Amino acid sequence: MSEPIRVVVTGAAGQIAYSLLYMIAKGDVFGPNQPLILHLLDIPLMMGVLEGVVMELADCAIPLLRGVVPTDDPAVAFKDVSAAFLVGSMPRKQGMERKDLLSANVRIFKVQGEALDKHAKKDVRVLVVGNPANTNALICSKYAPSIPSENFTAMTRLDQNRAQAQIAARLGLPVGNVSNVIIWGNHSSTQYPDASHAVVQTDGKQLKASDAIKDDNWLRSVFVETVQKRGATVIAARQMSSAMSAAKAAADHMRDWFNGTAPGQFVSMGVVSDGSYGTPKDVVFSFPVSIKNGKWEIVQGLTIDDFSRKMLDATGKELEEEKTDAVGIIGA
Ligand SMILES: NC(=O)C1=CN([C@@H]2O[C@H](COP(=O)(O)OP(=O)(O)OC[C@H]3O[C@@H](n4cnc5c(N)ncnc54)[C@H](O)[C@@H]3O)[C@@H](O)[C@H]2O)C=CC1
Ligand SMILES: O=C([O-])CC(=O)C(=O)O
Repeated sequence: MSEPIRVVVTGAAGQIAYSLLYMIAKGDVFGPNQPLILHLLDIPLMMGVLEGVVMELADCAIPLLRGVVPTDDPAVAFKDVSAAFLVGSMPRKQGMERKDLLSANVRIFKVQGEALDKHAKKDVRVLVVGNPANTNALICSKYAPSIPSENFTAMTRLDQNRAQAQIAARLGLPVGNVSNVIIWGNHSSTQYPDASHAVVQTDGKQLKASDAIKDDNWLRSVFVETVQKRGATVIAARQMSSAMSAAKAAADHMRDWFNGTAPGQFVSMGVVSDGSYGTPKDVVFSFPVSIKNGKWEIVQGLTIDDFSRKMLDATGKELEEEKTDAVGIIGA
């Protein structure tokens, strides 16, 4: 067994963390041979609730979990961490867009960027879950200049998982038979779920998802809209935003980042854009990436048709607007 690593989860007394902490502690993310010490950050008001979470983690009796540090102090929470799940922030309510949360949440990511910069390991890998996740991740990275910007990512894995599930359901296949669906752009209703490069395993053969589905109109309309609006649909049903599926997606994202992707497989992550595929630079844009030795690379050379071009441009434009708004809020 290796030495324990330190992993921070913010918003540790909240809904998503309630599912996520168990997955991390039992080895779903860093593997069955990697002991860990969990740092749990929440706000002072939530310290009583957090104490209950700490009790439950102890009561899970998980051998890999070597310590738990509950705190309301970012300096303690981010000290020497190798991985950071930035969940803590306000969720949206019915009728809101995620960008409506910018004024409530973006300052949190400035403060946490500064704390990561001062206290975390320089190779810390950061996943921003709190909405609006892409722009929060960008701001966090800007306030942590001593940590490479490629170490800051935003979560679009839930959208990817939703998209895979929609295609699997349409074809009556197990969800594990669908891969390489792409989420481009913002984790918002302008995101572009793109199945044009997706593949499915069916009857022992690998097929393009579009050849198996044989309905391009569905793939460009119902499929896209269902995935774009899935978060809002869950809120309407549960009166609370997705939590179990968000926790699973956060675990998937970080597991793949640490462990890598299989040859030929790609996954979607919000990363600081280098302008690939004609997207705006210096916004956190979700791309298909492949991951090796802990480093992600944007998958290059995919065909972008006229429909895709329009979708990429629209979501890129929204990200540029969000960035301007965020800078305005922080400067105010
Ligand atoms: N990127 C994605 O795919 C998804 C993102 N989300 C977002 O994740 C965030 C958390 O959602 P839930 O866990 O359901 O919310 P929640 O309200 O149940 O929990 C949030 C927790 O964060 C804490 N918190 C607030 N400010 C904090 C700060 N400065 N430092 C540390 N903790 C702080 C709160 O006290 C609360 O305990 C929301 O912004 C939500 O919109 C949710 C689902 C999917
Ligand atoms: O919709 C929301 O506000 C929560 C979220 O990000 C999602 O479920 O995708």
